[in-house]
Amino acid sequence: MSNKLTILWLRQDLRLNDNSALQAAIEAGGPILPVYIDDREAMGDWAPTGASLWFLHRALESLEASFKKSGGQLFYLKGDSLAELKALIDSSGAGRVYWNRRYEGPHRERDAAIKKALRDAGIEVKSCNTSLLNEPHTVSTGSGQPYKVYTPYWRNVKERKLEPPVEVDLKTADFYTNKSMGCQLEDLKLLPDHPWHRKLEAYWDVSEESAMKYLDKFLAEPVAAYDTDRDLPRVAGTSRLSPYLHWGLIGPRQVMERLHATHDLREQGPQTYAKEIYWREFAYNVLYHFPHTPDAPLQEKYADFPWEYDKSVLKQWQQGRTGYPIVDAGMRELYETGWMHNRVRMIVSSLLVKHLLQDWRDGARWFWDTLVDADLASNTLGWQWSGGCGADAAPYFRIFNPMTQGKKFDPDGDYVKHWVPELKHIPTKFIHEPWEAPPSVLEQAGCQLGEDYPEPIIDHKKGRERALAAFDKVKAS
Ligand SMILES: Cc1cc2nc3c(=O)[nH]c(=O)nc-3n(C[C@H](O)[C@H](O)[C@H](O)COP(=O)(O)OP(=O)(O)OC[C@H]3O[C@@H](n4cnc5c(N)ncnc54)[C@H](O)[C@@H]3O)c2cc1C
Repeated sequence: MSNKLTILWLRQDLRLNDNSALQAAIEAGGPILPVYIDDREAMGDWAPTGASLWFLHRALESLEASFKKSGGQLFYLKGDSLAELKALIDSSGAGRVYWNRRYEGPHRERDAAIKKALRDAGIEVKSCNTSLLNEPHTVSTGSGQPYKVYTPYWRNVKERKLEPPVEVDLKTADFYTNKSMGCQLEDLKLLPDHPWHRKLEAYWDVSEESAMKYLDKFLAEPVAAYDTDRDLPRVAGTSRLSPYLHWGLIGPRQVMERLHATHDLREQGPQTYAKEIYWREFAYNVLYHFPHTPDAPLQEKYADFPWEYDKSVLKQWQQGRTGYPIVDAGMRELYETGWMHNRVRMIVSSLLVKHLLQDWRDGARWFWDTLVDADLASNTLGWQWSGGCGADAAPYFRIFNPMTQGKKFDPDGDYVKHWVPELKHIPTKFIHEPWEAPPSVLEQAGCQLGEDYPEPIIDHKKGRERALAAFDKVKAS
């Protein structure tokens, strides 16, 4: 224990509970200065943007209020992280800087450089884990290689002892305050200029408390049927915790502890839910070991895949006007709420990459702008899975049939009718393939194809054959 001031550098760990670096700072003794530095340049092309920045703004607002309640102050700075930390050390007289680790390539390099520079300057530096159950450098195959397939990864980690959430002793925390230091949250200009983000307000209650509330609500009932309901987009069968996990308003240790406390993990629903939490871990494992994958396929043979790069096709997909109802419903749900159901993410990405032969990176980029849970690890894994070119990916020749997927997972068409109101009077029999409906049925439903709702952007059979031909070329090369 010493009276030196500790800077607590917050990034994707925007919570007070179960925050390892915060507790370490409390235990170190002396006042704590929590700071968020807006350093989007450091992330280059993959800096947070769009919907994700809106979520970040709200998360910081809420965290600021939580610190205030505990007698603390959350400081904001903007600029290069090292330069800002050094200036802050000079102006506050801090002797320590603590943070929770990040795993994306640009962050790891930057954090290592900052650690060295600060230590060279005589500052005590400590980094902790608060966002994963098992950090990537702690998991490898028997021959010391990183896992590229989920099931053996899961087998390796599933029996490992889970760390409990860190008890943060806020009562003994002493906070540094200084009203004239740093800038205001508004000065970071995280909220997009486009008024689009205002819609998001209706769908998300952004705070550490609401994350816990959502978890409890999910564990009280939906988790029991998660194994089946998680595939039905019109059923509230998933936890919707992804943006909270991404920005660290809740951590996986907290989720797993509550899951174990309330359920027997031998039961199908809770076990499948735990496995999804480990899919997130697996995504971080892949990104950590293969940091180039947001921009290049893990499987190198796909590097020169003959994509079509058609801007008008990409736009129709983005706008939810492909003529495939389940796809359009998903794309509109995304633009309206900043979130899309996982099953539908798989369907829309498959259509873009396979039927439409558009580069998976263009799809990933659109998701990056529009998802509140945009996450470099999970987004990259998801898109490379759909593109058949990543870790544990769906083989390229396995091509989702959007009609079959729609009928299976949205059997009454409720999801489609909700998000694509042009189709709301189409009988269920035709809801996933309105072009099969006789003209009289379409007329009665008040829906003229090509006018009120588009014809399919590509014929399913043609799209499938074209995708397979492109794949054959890659296989042959
Ligand atoms: C093309 C594509 C892109 C995706 N992009 C993202 C993304 O940017 N950010 C993101 O968090 N997830 C992404 N996913 C994974 C998944 O769709 C979301 O995590 C999930 O829909 C979030 O909803 P939920 O919180 O209700 O999930 P739940 O079903 O309640 O699952 C609980 C948690 O487990 C994790 N999880 C669940 N499924 C997956 C998965 N397949 N991969 C990794 N983690 C998972 C998430 O953290 C999730 O919050 C993507 C999937 C695909 C197919």
